[in-house]
This record gives sequence, C-alpha cells and structure tokens, in this order.
Amino acid sequence: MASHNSKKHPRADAQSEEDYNQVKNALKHPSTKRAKQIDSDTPFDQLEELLVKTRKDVKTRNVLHWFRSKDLRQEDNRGLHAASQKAKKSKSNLITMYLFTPKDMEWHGTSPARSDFILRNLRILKEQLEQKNIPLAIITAEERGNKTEKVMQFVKENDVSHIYADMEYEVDELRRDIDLGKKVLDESDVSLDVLHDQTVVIPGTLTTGSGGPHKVFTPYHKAWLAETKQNAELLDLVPPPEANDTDVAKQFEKLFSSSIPELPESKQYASKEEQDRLRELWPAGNDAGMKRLDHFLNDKIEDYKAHRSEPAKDATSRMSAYHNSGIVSMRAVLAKTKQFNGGKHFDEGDVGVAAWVREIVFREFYRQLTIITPHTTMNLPQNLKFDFVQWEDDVDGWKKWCEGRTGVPFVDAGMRQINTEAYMHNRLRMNVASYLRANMLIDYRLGERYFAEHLVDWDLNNNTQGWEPSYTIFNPVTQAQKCDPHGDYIRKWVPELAGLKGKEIFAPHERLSKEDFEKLGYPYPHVDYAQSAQRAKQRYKQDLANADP
Ligand SMILES: Cc1cc2nc3c(=O)[nH]c(=O)nc-3n(C[C@H](O)[C@H](O)[C@H](O)COP(=O)(O)OP(=O)(O)OC[C@H]3O[C@@H](n4cnc5c(N)ncnc54)[C@H](O)[C@@H]3O)c2cc1C
Repeated sequence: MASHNSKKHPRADAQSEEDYNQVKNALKHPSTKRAKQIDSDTPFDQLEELLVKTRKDVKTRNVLHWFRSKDLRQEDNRGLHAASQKAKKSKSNLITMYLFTPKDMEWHGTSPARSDFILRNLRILKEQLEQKNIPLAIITAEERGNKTEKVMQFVKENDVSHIYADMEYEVDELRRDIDLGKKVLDESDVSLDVLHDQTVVIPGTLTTGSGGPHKVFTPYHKAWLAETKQNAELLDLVPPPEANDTDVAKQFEKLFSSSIPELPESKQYASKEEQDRLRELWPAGNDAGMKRLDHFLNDKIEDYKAHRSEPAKDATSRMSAYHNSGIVSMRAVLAKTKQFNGGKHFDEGDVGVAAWVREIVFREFYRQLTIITPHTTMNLPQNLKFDFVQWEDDVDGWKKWCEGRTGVPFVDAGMRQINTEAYMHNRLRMNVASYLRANMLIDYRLGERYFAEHLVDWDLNNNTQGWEPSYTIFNPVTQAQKCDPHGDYIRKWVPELAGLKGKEIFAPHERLSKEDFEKLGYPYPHVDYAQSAQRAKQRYKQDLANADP
C-alpha cells in the first residue's frame, strides 16, 4: 500500500540501518576540486549570458508563463506580469504551465508536507487564473532529464512565441534553464526570458568596494539597507495578470481540463490525521499568507526582537513556507512591513521591524551565496575543508535523533516539533544541528536531508547555510535555560518531563535521583555532552588541518 513509510521516504519512527544507508546514498556529491571549477564559471553567469541572446524580438503568438515551485501566486509575480504585458500589447493570449516532476521530489527528498503544500497552492492558483480565462496546465515530466523536451513540446503544441519564468538559483534549476535556453536559440520564432522575483535585491548585485559580491553578512546587510532606502521603487508591486478574452476557453480546452496531480506514492501523508493537522497549520493561498503576515505585524512584531529566540512564546511569523514557495511576494511582505513602520525605513522605526527584516535579509544573502558558490547546493559545505571530516556511522544515535529520544530535552523537543508540525523554531534548528554534527559526530548532510524530508518550509539555500558546519558547538542545556527559561517548550513537546520542577527539566538525568529519573520513561543522554564536544573539536581540528580541498 502507498505509504509515507515507504522505502523512499524514511520517517522518524521508521529509521532502520537500511533507511540510514539510503539517506547516505542520496548524499553523493562532486569532489571538492570539481566544486571549485563549478564556482569559477557559475551556472548563474552562464544563464545570464545566454538570456541576453534568448530574449528575442519575435512576432507574438501565444505567451507562456512557466510557474515553478517558488512563485506560486498571481499577485506581484514578475515573470507572470511580463508575460501578461506581452500578451496584452499584441492582443494575444496568456497561457501558463507548471512542470510536475515527481522524480525531482524524490531527488531533493521534498517532504510530504511541502509536496502537498505546493499542490494545494497550485489548485488555488489554477482556479484564480481560470476566472480570468487563463489556463494553468500541469505537465508531468516522468524523468528529471526530459524537462526541456516536455517544455519545447508544449511550446510547439500551443504555438508559443514567448516563454517567461522566474529564476531559481540552485545549480540543477539553473542548468535546466540553460538547457532550455540552448534549445530556444535554435528556434527562430521563440523567445525566452527568466526574471528575478524571489528577492527584493537581485542576488549578486550588492558588491564590496573592490567590486566582487559581498560574502559576509554584516556588510551585506548594511549595503542592503542602503540600497532599499535609496531605491524605494525596489518595493513597487506589479498587478496580477489581465484576463484573456472568453473565447480562449475553447481554444485551449485541453489545457483548462488538465488536473492537479495526486501526491506521488512516497510523498503521501502517514495518516488522515497527519494530513488534517498539517493542512490546518499551513493553509494554502496568497490570502492565507497575507493574513498570517497581518496577524504577525499587528500582534507580534513589536516583541520580535525581545522574544524571537524563545520558542515557547511562538513569537516569530511562521511565514517561511509562504516565502519559499512564493505564495506571497517578498516585495509585498516588505512593502506592508514598511507601511506598518509608519513609512520609515526598516532600520529607523520599530526595533521589532528592524530585527525581523534582518532575518529576511539573511534569506536574500543566502541566495547571493548560492549563485556565487553554487557548490553549496550540491551536498558540499561552503567551507570545503569540512568535507574532509571523518564522520561517525552511529545508526543508533541517528535513530534517536530522528525520533527525539537523544535524552537531551531541548534537542528532543525540537525534533518532536518537526515531526509533528513539519516546522521547527530557528533556535532549535541551530541546536539539533549542532548536536548531530558535533556531539554525535554524524555527517551533517544526513540532518540536512532529514530537514528536507520533513519541513514544509524547506529551502535549499536557507537549509544548506543553516547546516553549514563550523567549530561552534551549542550546549543544549544552557541554551534551554536561556531560551526556554521556564521549560514550557520542553514540557509541550516532551510530555514525559511535564511534571518536573524548576531546572530539573533541562538535564533530568543529572538533577534527579537515579530512581526518580528512571520512573520518567525518558532515555539517558546518548552521549556525554562535555566529552563529545571535546571529541568533535579535536576531530574537526585534526581533519581540517589535513584537508586539501
Ligand atoms: C539548521 C537550519 C536549517 C534551516 N533550514 C531552513 C529551511 O529549510 N528553510 C527556511 O526557510 N529556513 C531555514 N532555516 C532558517 C530559519 O530557521 C527559518 O527560516 C525560520 O525558523 C522560519 O520561521 P519563521 O518564518 O517564523 O521566521 P521569522 O523569525 O519570522 O523570520 C522571518 C523570515 O526570515 C527568513 N529567515 C528567518 N531566519 C532565517 C535564517 N536563519 N536564514 C534564512 N532566512 C531566515 C524566513 O523567510 C522567515 O520566514 C534554517 C536554519 C537552521 C539553523
């Protein structure tokens, strides 16, 4: 029977040695030498160069916008708007398409929650567009390698003269667009344009005094604030597409009748209960996303700076899934935030606004890092030396980490949150990542993959940067005492410990008698914190000293 427990999608409660090896197999990557070659002639630069030639002045017939999983909205969508304008100018038709590639979902390990979120958003989008007589055709590409063929076939069948899309910055997606661009060059009557839409400031454009793109966050953040202050039009929105004439319905009957696919077998929810729970937590559609933003601005943002790192307060926006699938546009989000700030620039009004926008700038910065060091989206760390660390094969530790049974309350609470909500608070993401790659010395890429397989907001850029290994090792007990001072977050997610008083909850094995601890039904820590942190530091130091990337 189709199940989320299937071999292709290991679940927290089904982690066996076989699953562990399967995850490991999904983490193949080029050599560090090859990574450097890729960085020296980036797919982003190659695509930008190609687009100069593929943006052709051809006679307009039908105009296509190709939606991707990162721009699933009609509101303030740059590519869609450009396509609509082109169609209107020549009194031709706008048609749209989404290429559904279940094998891409397998390849990236996309979670059931995110896969379902994408399909639910597509359904809403299709209905909205149909009210304007604009078809949204769902085309299935059976193989990862036959996308260009599928798109060109669609282009021919529907007499498309202009293809528009919004750019995705990861290596595979850039290479897909390069491949399409090369085909378009061979066609005398087809044009291709791929626009920047994911960020307010285009990746790669914020440069240092010596001309190269910023690679360090603090100066990038400063430059970003200056750029958006000086060029207020960066937050200007474009309108949704204009309607087609009604006769289009007949002409493109086949496209209108294409239906939203079912979730692939390996991406199905484990149960109806899980499906209902996650759908309620993550309602689809631009309206739902903007409503969530309003709620955050009205009720939470003022306290964001003070409480953002306290998971029990749920003081953050939970907007990431909407940002990453492009359900809301970042321009719309920031324009609204500025309005809330009384029209003042982001760093000049409310301190909560300044702190919140700073996080969004991290998101923009990580896209800049992706285009300049594309190897980071190929299962390799930013600092290539970390590829030389000898990780441990600790299957038992891995299983405990996945299930939230490491014996470290703060870590376990985080893991149980992700397993229940397809989301984890940022402070916990930092702590569970540190625990896996340092205290357990398990290859951080397994954790990275686990996040992909479980998060609704999974994003390759943010996830790889979040998992970037370093010498920093968090102490999850002191972290919990600082960020969850009353233990409420731990109590919520680790009910075995709910009855503990005061500081007992942060390290029950140390703070209770052996007898009382064993009554809890909660495990002893998988490793000793101090010894394991020391071991990791030594391992990193020794292996990085010998690394030759
Ligand atoms: C190990 C690790 C893995 C992560 N994986 C992902 C991931 O797959 N997808 C993802 O979107 N974020 C990821 N993050 C970043 C961050 O944890 C989430 O963006 C954040 O928790 C989302 O919650 P929120 O929307 O309530 O954020 P808020 O605190 O409300 O922040 C506002 C927005 O800013 C952006 N943002 C916030 N923090 C970060 C950050 N550290 N880096 C980049 N952008 C940020 C998000 O778009 C977020 O919605 C990861 C962080 C770590 C440490």
